[in-house]
Amino acid sequence: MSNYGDWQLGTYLAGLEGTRPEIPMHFAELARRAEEQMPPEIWSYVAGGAGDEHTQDANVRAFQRYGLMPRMLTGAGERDLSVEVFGERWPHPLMLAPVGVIALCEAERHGDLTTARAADSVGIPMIASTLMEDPLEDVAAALGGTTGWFQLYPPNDRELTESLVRRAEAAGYRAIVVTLDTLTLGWRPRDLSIASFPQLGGLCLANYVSDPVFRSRLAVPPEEDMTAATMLWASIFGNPRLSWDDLAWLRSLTSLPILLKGICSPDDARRAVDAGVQGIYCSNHGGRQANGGLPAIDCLADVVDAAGDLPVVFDSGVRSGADVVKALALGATTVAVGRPYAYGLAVAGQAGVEHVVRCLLAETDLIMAIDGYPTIASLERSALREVR
Ligand SMILES: Cc1cc2nc3c(=O)[nH]c(=O)nc-3n(C[C@H](O)[C@H](O)[C@H](O)COP(=O)(O)O)c2cc1C
Ligand SMILES: O=C(O)C(=O)c1ccccc1
Repeated sequence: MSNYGDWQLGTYLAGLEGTRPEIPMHFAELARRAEEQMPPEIWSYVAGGAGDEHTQDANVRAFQRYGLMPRMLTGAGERDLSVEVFGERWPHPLMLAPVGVIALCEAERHGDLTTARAADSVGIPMIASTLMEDPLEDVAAALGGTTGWFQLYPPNDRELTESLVRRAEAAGYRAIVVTLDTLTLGWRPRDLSIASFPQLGGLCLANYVSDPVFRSRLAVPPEEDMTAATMLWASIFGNPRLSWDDLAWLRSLTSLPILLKGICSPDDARRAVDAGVQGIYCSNHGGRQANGGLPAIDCLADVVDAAGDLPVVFDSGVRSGADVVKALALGATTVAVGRPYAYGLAVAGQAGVEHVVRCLLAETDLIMAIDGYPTIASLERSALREVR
């Protein structure tokens, strides 16, 4: 049984003896504090999105159009928020989304390791990005026994793709998340005006420079010529020709479950099922890739219906426990957050990530307690109404 409401009362009210928590409780305040902490170009990279950021904002606002129907006397005094994913039972339906450059949200630039330790400490699975400042093996070790999934940007080099997948499997990651919405980078005016992509400065390329196949493509080792390594990365990262026909090959690389990230269309969800993958990840990359799209939460229900028995992970715009509850009611198996924990890390390191996770879980749990939903299964779609 998970009663995070007790955690909230026990830790914050008793432990802090009536004082206010150091780390902000509201997302807007957390973001403001993160902006103060971070170098401006990193802040704008993390906080920014595609185009005029209309879709990024719409992702967040769209949650307000859904409301949960409260039900009384349903026996929700004790809740069970556990979910089953790929044969594992997790106590909570929350995950840390892959955030390349999470390393840079911390001054020491080891944010991947710090996030992994936080994930382990709160018992929340982490999805480790292809773009990390520490190699995937070290991040897996920092996760201890906690579930890690590896997010793959499949480069336009099959041998390198295979090497990354095999390394992830050997390191103990338990699923591969293939991101399909970033085969080409989006139009991001903030990055074009105030800074460039951190990767182009040679940052967060540890998984490439540590890779034997990547190294074999270079005349000189990255330690001696990082500029050449960075240029090689820039030439192999984009893979816009990847197609559904490549999925059988990707599927053949590993016995781990594969999820496809960036699915918003039910037709694509059906194609994913046909392609033999094990999970679907409904997301629009937090509005960072293509502006002018639908809010991701508005795509979720149809994707869930098309996904059949496959688990569906959701992210994009989740800022509160109320949002987590709504995504679960729309059928998500688990819900992930990106920027919220990046800001937590920037403000207070490992404790900041843990704080963000605990606050999300506490609010999720309390809403379910008050509104009478003792389990995730009890949160049926009919529990949500459109706000008129
Ligand atoms: C700074 C930043 C870097 C990201 N890098 C990756 C990445 O390397 N791989 C990936 O699949 N998604 C990446 N994402 C997208 C997240 O996984 C997730 O889809 C998104 O952040 C969810 O939206 P939210 O930030 O509104 O929670 C990144 C997001 C941010 C903010
Ligand atoms: O910033 C991102 O969202 C992201 O995923 C990415 C991936 C590769 C290069 C640059 C950005």
